Amino acid sequence: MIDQLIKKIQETEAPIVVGLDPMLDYVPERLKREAFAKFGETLAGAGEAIWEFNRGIIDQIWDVVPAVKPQIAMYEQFGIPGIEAFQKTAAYAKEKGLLVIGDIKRGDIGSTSLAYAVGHLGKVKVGNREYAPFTEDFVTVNPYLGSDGIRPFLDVCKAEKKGIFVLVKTSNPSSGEFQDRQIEGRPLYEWVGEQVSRWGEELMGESYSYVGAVVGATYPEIGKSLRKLMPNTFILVPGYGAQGGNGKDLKAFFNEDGLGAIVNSSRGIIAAYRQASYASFGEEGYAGAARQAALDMKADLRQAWER
Ligand SMILES: O=c1ccn([C@@H]2O[C@H](COP(=O)(O)O)[C@@H](O)[C@H]2O)c(=O)[nH]1
Repeated sequence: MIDQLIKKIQETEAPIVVGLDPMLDYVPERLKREAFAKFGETLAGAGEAIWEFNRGIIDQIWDVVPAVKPQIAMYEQFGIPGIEAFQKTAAYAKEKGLLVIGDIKRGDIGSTSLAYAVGHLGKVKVGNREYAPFTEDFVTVNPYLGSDGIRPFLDVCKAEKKGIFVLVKTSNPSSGEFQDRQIEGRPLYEWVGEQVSRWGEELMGESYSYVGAVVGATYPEIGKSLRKLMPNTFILVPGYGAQGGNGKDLKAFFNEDGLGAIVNSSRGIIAAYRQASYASFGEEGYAGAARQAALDMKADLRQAWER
């Protein structure tokens, strides 16, 4: 899957993942009216509204970016209909040729991690049959339970040729409270990064590993040191746009080959129509605004990855 991701990045010339983090607030009034007319002001109505919202965005961006990253929390808040919207979104994105990174941040004791890995990346057995309940290509994983919490993900990735992105240094303001703690003279994120690189050795694609890392755009200096520490690790970089990260700070996340990183923007793209610079699209043009925002991000990132 990492090789497919790289191929799509090269085809689109856009190391960009569009974060599908829909809030009901972002959904245009007309879409909400139609969804509520069918299902009432219910969880099912909300699920329908966010699914239709996502479909509109996917229709506008599938040919300009390689991947989408649905954030499962945004769907889980609407219960079962939200989860259905998550899966419908992932399946539709794949139908349109996009790769799907499920931002699920899972990780637990081994047996529980196995269930997460099987459910999201693999196949679950029911009697004599096997089902792939969710259809992501990659998921995000929390490493803080240690290797036995990661091992099941590695095994399923090997069997299914899928990938994971392990949290190494997150983009949020207080990520340093634990992640920057010095242990034997080095920050914890470096210990984790080193281990991610080691896990990745057993799951190599052509030049990068199926085991990637999450490193926030909001910490470019740390991005630089982690880039050196994990040369074959693909980095998923959240924190661009709404959290303050921008193209000129991101050069160090990329390798000399112009590859090695994919940058996420969620609110900055899917809610672009609410920003002054895209206001001319209006609420009805929300998906067109998302396309333009993705193209503008591509131009902004060019300075980071083009050599
Ligand atoms: O360190 C991290 C890890 C994950 N995220 C997720 O990425 C998006 C960011 O959304 P924006 O609207 O572009 O800020 C969101 O789903 C986060 O949960 C992150 O921000 N930082």
